[in-house]
Amino acid sequence: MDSVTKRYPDGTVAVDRLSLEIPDRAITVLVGPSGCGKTTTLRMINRMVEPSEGSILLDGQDIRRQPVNTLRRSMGYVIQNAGLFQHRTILDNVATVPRLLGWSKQKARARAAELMERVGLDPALAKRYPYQLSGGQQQRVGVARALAADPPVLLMDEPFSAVDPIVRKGLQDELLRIQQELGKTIVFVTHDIDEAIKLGTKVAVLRTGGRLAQFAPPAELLSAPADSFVEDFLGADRGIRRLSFFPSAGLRLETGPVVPIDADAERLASRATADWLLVTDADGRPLGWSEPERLTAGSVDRDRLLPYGRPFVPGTDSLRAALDGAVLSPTGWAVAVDGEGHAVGVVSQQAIGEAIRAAHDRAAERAEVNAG
Ligand SMILES: Nc1ncnc2c1ncn2[C@@H]1O[C@H](COP(=O)(O)OP(=O)(O)OP(=O)(O)O)[C@@H](O)[C@H]1O
Repeated sequence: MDSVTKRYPDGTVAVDRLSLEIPDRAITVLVGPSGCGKTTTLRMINRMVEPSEGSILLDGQDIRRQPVNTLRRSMGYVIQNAGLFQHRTILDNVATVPRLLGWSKQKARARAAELMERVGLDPALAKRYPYQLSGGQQQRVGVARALAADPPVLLMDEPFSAVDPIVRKGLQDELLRIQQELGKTIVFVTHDIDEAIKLGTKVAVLRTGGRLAQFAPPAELLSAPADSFVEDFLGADRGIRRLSFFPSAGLRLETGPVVPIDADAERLASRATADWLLVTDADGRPLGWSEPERLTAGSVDRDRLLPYGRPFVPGTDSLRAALDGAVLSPTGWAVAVDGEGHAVGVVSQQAIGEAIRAAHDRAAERAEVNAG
């Protein structure tokens, strides 16, 4: 988008000289307070709204140079409440665009069935009508329908705003998975900054009057908000939230304090100087914490073990998850597990603190290199 302005006939300037280079095969989120011009911006991309000034290029071509129908076919469009056709079955809703493109009924329906599966919808829902689905299911149908003709671009306008937080999280996770699998170029509008940070490869923060406040990857927004508007919009706990972008893979795990419930007396004695021991079952899954002197070989009282909090998976989870595990643990040590839930070590709050400082230093160095 090159210096795009939209002035509505009544004089309202909804978007003001907006320039954005939207990356290919990534999720770009437009976020900002109500009325800041997000929807107007999105609709200018598929020409539901025409800019007053400036130009929009798609793969280097001015979008005004191709017929509007051709343009829209290359762009799936998903809106809040899904906007499904109420008198058509779910399968036929999803098959709408392929049918418009002249596919046979059979081929269009086969494609629709495939997409229902891709967005996590039970095939048994295919014959139902939209009113017979939950809000979250309808939203999935909306995504499937937008993907049906395999458009390279997806435009999504607050698609998950009308569902409860748990369903919303599921839809967000699904979108990230679909994006990874299909590599679509997605432009996603939301007023929810947490959603923007979770989904965005890059996030454009707009301020009222349709002006761009900052356009950056989420980790950079959190570490270096451009001004007080962006900082206020990001809200509290910026530092903690930023830890989600730091991997936990490099944490120094200690295995010494991990002992199986059937450990013999000799093994327990060798661990007697530790502050805390993490007791696991015979398979290596954590059971709880104990002070070493409370443990006697062969007769561990499981009820007297302290809860071990929320374990994290090194390499998969972030430093935020590791810190959370340590903060929730009564011993101040976080428990690390593998993908199957077997304990692979423990790590102290202090070690996590050191890893956080090191990650900050590395990020600052990278930012310096990029700036230089
Ligand atoms: N057809 C129109 N005619 C006049 N003004 C309009 C029109 N459509 C939108 N506006 C105004 O343009 C501004 C931007 O609206 P837009 O819907 O793009 O904002 P938004 O950021 O998507 O808002 P929200 O988060 O509340 O949906 C608002 O002040 C709105 O009132």
